[in-house]
Order: sequence, then C-alpha cells, then structure tokens
Amino acid sequence: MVVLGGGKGVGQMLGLGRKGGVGQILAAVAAALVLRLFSGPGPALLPEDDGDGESDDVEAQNTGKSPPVTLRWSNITCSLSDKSSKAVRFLLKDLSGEAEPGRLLAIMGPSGSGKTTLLNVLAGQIVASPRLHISGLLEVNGRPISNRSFKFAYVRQEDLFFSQLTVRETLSLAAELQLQEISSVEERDEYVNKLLFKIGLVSCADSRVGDAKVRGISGGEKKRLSLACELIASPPVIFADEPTTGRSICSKYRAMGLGGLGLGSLDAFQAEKVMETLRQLAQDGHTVICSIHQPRGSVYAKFDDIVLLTEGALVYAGPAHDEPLAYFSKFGFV
Ligand SMILES: Nc1ncnc2c1ncn2[C@@H]1O[C@H](COP(=O)(O)OP(=O)(O)OP(=O)(O)O)[C@@H](O)[C@H]1O
Repeated sequence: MVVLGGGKGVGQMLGLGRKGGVGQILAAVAAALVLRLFSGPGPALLPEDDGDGESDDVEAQNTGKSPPVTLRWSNITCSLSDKSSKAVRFLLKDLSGEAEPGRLLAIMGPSGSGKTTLLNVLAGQIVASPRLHISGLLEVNGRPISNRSFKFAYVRQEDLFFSQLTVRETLSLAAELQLQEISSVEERDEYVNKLLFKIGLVSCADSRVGDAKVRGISGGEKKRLSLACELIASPPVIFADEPTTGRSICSKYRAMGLGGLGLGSLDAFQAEKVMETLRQLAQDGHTVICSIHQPRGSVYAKFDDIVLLTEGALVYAGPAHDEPLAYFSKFGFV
C-alpha cells in the first residue's frame, strides 16, 4: 500500500517549517489549534470525585488497554433558572438508565426533548453554573464517577478538520499528537493503516478532506474520520451527538465565524454506514451512546437499547427492536 504523508511531522504537514517571525507565530497558532482539535473532551464533571484517589485510567496505563465500562445514571435532573432565579425550567427530569459494554444505546426523542443535554451530562460536557443546576448520580462500573475515572470519545455534530490534509494525513497527525508511545514513522503508518481499515476509510485514505469550496470526502466519510480521530486514544466509551448529521466546519471558516457551512443530514446510505461503524465498535466491546432524531428503520435496527425522552422526561428505557412496541401496547398505544 502506498503511504502518502504518513511519515511527515506535524510542522511539515502544515507547511510551517520555515523560519521567521510570521512563520513561527503561524506555527504556534496552528499547533495550539491542532492540540485543541485532537485533545479529548473536558473531564466529566458530575458528580464529585469518590475520594479514594484511584482511577481506572491508572489500570489502563498499566495494561495499555482500557477496561470495559458500564455507565449507570440515576435521578439525573438538570434545571435552568432565569436571570432573576424566579422561574425554573427542567431540561432533564429524574432520569435513570444504564449503558453497557458491547451494546449500542440510542437516546431518542423529539427535537428539544433533552437528548443532547443528557448525552452532555453523561459525558461531563455541561458545566454547572449558578443558573444551571445538575443533580443525580453517575456510576462507572458500580463506583461513583471521579473526575478522571474513564476515557471516552465524544464525536460532535460538527466535524472540524484541516481541509487540505488527506484522510491518512489527518489520522497520522492525530496519532503523532496523541500516541507518544509510538515513536517510529513505520509503526505509526501501520497503526494508521489498521485504523483506516477498521473504520472503512481505506478507499478514500489519500483523498483530501476538503471543505465547502473544495470538494473533498463525503459527509459520512467525514463523520467516520471524526470517529477514527477520537478512537486513537482507545477509549472504552464513545459518545456521538446526532452521528447521522453531516455538518462540516473547516477551521478557516470557523475562524471567520461561518460555522453553519455544509449543514444537513447524511443520505440514507451514509447514515447507515456511520451507524454500522458505531454498531461494530459496540460489538468490539465499546460502550456506545448516541443521540439521534427520527432514525430510519434500517438505522433503528442497529440499536441494542434505547432511551426515549419527551420534554426532558423518560418515556422508555430498555431493549430496542420490538420491545418498546410491546411496552407501549400495555398502555393501549398499539
Ligand atoms: N444552556 C442552555 N440554556 C438554555 N436552554 C437550554 C440550554 N441547554 C439546553 N437548553 C434547552 O433544553 C432543551 C433540550 O435541548 P437539547 O439540545 O438537549 O434537545 P435535543 O432533544 O437534543 O434537541 P434536537 O433534536 O433539536 O437537537 C431545548 O429546549 C433547549 O433549548
């Protein structure tokens, strides 16, 4: 297999090897951007450290492999008060549930029902403030969560890439930044090749990512590239916010405040491929949680479990497939 760019260093890939004031400033800005881009999401915030000082990350570091993670949440409530603190709006109401390794859990519900809010609370992406109050219990493998107790990937609705890099270069750059233990170029190229195969990106490996102006890889391929970048750190848990939404923002346009470029849903084929990738990751032992709005039947068929919300409240939590139909028919909703 021809490897293009896999062996380049970060500076070379970004074309920032020249000396001089402007070049150095650009290099520093780009390096900061790249680090921000490929560093994991912020730490989980809810609830506080269990205080035993131990972390499953330590185990992961010692064995080089992250242990499977079962996430359990109980009585999660999230409320927002207005400026005068007189009116309180409940975004999540007393939610409980569980996500297990080897299973794909979909958080479903109408627009505004709280899917993204729940996903963000579970991933520790919501910062409590005087106006935003979060309560409840979140457990990892039966223990109250600590701030660094599990590694996770968070695939956002927007995909953010350097549009001029190829898929392979993007992954190689992410691996160079994240996998300090891989020092040789050959090892890194081999790692990237395996990842390309695992995520199904071999056929477009040497295509430019592209942006709104220069046609590059498809929306579905961008989504899977996002996933691949997040998988480099081998996280046992994967959160994906609306993975069938193909929204792409190139760094240049984001800097110009043009974040909405390329908005839209993936077509049926791409949406199914992205969900199939998530399903396979679940089958590999990851705990996969995604939020999704109105999935097609073929996409729904890939879910193992669902959490169904309406106006922040739980309607159903349990196995997917035909079980929800049987559950609702008990209440006369056939
Ligand atoms: N920080 C916030 N400030 C004000 N309102 C918020 C905030 N976060 C969430 N909301 C509100 O909470 C509700 C749930 O939002 P959320 O994004 O979780 O819904 P969703 O089910 O993911 O919707 P969609 O499918 O449209 O993305 C919405 O009405 C939203 O406007």
